[in-house]
Amino acid sequence: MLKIGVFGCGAIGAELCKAIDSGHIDVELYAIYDRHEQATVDLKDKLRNTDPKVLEIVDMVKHVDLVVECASQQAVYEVVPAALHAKCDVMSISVGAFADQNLLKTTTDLAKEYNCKVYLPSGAIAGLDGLKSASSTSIYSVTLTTEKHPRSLAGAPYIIQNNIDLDAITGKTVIFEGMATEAVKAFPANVNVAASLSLAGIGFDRTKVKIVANPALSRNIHEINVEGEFGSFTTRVENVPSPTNPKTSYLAALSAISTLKKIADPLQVGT
Ligand SMILES: NC(=O)C1=CN([C@@H]2O[C@H](COP(=O)(O)OP(=O)(O)OC[C@H]3O[C@@H](n4cnc5c(N)ncnc54)[C@H](O)[C@@H]3O)[C@@H](O)[C@H]2O)C=CC1
Ligand SMILES: O=C([O-])CC(=O)C(=O)O
Repeated sequence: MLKIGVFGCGAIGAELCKAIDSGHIDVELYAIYDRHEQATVDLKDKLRNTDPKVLEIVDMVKHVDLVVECASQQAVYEVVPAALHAKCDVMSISVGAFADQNLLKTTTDLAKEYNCKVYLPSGAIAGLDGLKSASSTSIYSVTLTTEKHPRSLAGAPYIIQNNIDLDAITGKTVIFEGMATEAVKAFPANVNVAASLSLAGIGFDRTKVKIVANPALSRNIHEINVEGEFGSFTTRVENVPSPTNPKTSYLAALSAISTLKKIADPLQVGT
C-alpha cells in the first residue's frame, strides 16, 4: 500500500487525512507535519483508525512513497526538492509557487532525473480538462475572475502593501487586475488556481486575473473564460468556503482527495 506523508495540517491537510482515516482512499497515512505543533495534535485527535508519526520533512521523505504539500507557497521550496531528491513522488496544492521559473525548472529536472511524478491538483476550479485539450491548438486568451468576501483577502501582500481597508468595502469592488505571474505573488493564499490555469494553458505571463471583493458573498466564485482556435468555454464555480479557513474553498480539499484517490487506484478510467 502506498505510504503517504502530509505536510501541512490545516483546512486541506486535515480533510485529506480524514479521508484516508475513514478508508475513502486506500493508502497508508504514515506521517504528518505542521510547523504549529498544535495543528498536528488537533488533527491526530480527529483520526479514529490511524496514528501517523509526526516527522519533519528530512525524516518523512525517508519513509514515504508520496509527500503531499498542503501548507503554503513558501513550504513548496522546502518540501518539493527534498521529496524528489529522496525519490518520492509529490503532490503540491500551493501551485502558485511554480510561477517561479527557477523552482519550476528545478522541480521538472529533478522529477525527470529520479523518475518521479509531481501532481498539481485542479484545486478550487473546474475546466482544466477542456483547457488542456484546447492547448493542442492556439489559445487566444484565458481569464480568471475570482470573487470573494473581503475577509478572505485579508493578509494578502497586495492588500497590505496598498493599504487597502477591506472593512470599508461596502459593495462589489475590483481589487486587482493583472497577469497570473503577479497575482499569485500578490495573493498567495487566494489565487493558486491562477497558477494551475497558467500551467495547463498559455503560461503565467498571458493568463489574465481579476480579483473582486464582494461583501454580499458567502461563497468563493471562480469564473474562467477561454477563447481559442477550438471555440470558447466558460466555467464558473460557486464554492462553499472551508469552515476552518474562509480563504480556501471546500472543493480544493476535495480535489486533493480525488487526486490522491486516482494515484492510488489500480484502475484508471477515462482519458
Ligand atoms: N490550488 C488550489 O486550488 C488551492 C490552494 N490552496 C493553498 O493550499 C495551501 C493549504 O491551504 P489550507 O489548508 O487552506 O491552509 P491552512 O492555512 O488552513 O493550513 C496550512 C497549514 O500549513 C502549515 N504551514 C504553512 N507553512 C508551513 C511551513 N513552511 N512549514 C510547516 N507548516 C506550514 C500552517 O501552520 C497550517 O497549519 C495554501 O498554500 C493555500 O493557499 C488553497 C485553496 C485552493
Ligand atoms: O480555494 C479557493 O477558492 C482558491 C484559493 O484559495 C487559491 O487558489 O489559492
